Amino acid sequence: MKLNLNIQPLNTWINKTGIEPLVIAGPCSAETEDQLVATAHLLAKTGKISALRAGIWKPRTRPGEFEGIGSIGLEWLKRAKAETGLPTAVEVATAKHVEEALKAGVDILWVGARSTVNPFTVQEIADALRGVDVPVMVKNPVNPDLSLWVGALERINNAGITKLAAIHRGFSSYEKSAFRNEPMWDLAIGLKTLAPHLPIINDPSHITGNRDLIGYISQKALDLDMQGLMIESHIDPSVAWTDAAQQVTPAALSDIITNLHLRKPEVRNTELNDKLAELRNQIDKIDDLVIQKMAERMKIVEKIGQHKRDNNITILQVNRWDEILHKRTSYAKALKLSTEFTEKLLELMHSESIRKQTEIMNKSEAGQAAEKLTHA
Ligand SMILES: O=C(O)C(=O)C[C@]1(C(=O)O)C=C[C@@H](O)C=C1
Repeated sequence: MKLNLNIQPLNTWINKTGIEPLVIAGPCSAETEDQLVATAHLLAKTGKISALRAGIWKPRTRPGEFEGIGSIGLEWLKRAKAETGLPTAVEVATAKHVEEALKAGVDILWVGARSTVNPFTVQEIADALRGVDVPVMVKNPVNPDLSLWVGALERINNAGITKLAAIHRGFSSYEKSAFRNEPMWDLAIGLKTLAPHLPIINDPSHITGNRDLIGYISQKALDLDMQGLMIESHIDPSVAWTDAAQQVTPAALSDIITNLHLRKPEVRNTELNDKLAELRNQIDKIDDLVIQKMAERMKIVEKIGQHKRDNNITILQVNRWDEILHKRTSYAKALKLSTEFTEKLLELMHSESIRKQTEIMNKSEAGQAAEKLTHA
């Protein structure tokens, strides 16, 4: 399935001069006029930034925390833009935010992760955008649900917004990890697969929650062919009112960007492409074999399923499953495959076996008679 989004290329609305990589930067929150304008000047001076971001209205987990400076910050953004020439980007969460941001001449709007989870909120924002030609970026929802992300993009696109991008900021997870929000790269890859022309901007600040990991995640995002980065930058992160640990000074940001390796999705070199084609040819053959063997395995699983049904044996066989897990992972390890990968693969295979055998157990009498006839 492909997503039918009507979108314009990124370079028609941002980074028209083609600075690589595309970086949108600025403070997590606009705090004071001096803080915002001074940060913007330092960012502009690096020559590596394509737009200035700032949080004006901040959705916070608990009441009583700093909830953003509010509309006055839009005036400060106007001044920052006038003095530096940087286009501005702001998060909007209500129709009123949209109206105020547009009135203040904000160039790019984004829908935050806590809004993307709620189709009512997204629809309210989409309705407020109808008839307006403004770029909009949609962050992934807080929870790892690709359809919610897709749904939000569709709602905004259906409202007539064609200057559209997604922002990958990571997902909430119950499990403890080094990251503030788990990247779950597979979901971003899933979105890219559904909508290859939709630009995806990575937000390493919210993924890591830790400035020391921003370079690492930025590089990984670029290697996964994401089209840009949104990075929080504050003139003095140590005194930032929000998300102090993940903000970097404009100078530190400049260093992070300098150290990034830029790679292209493809090369125009016949010799290299021939080599690539030959290796891909080998992979095609192996993949076909893997699938063929999977199908053969599944046929045996089906036979075992019939045997279990006819003899009243449970589908799940813990001891056998445990034996398979241990034997296969140690064999795979000897062949230099990671245990995590092997376990995932085996678990996927096992749950498919269980699904198939459940189907067999639940087969009607008539279905069983037909099955016997085909095997006769
Ligand atoms: O050995 C069995 O009983 C099977 O049905 C096969 C199989 C498997 O896929 O390998 C499936 C389910 C059981 O829990 C254990 C193993």
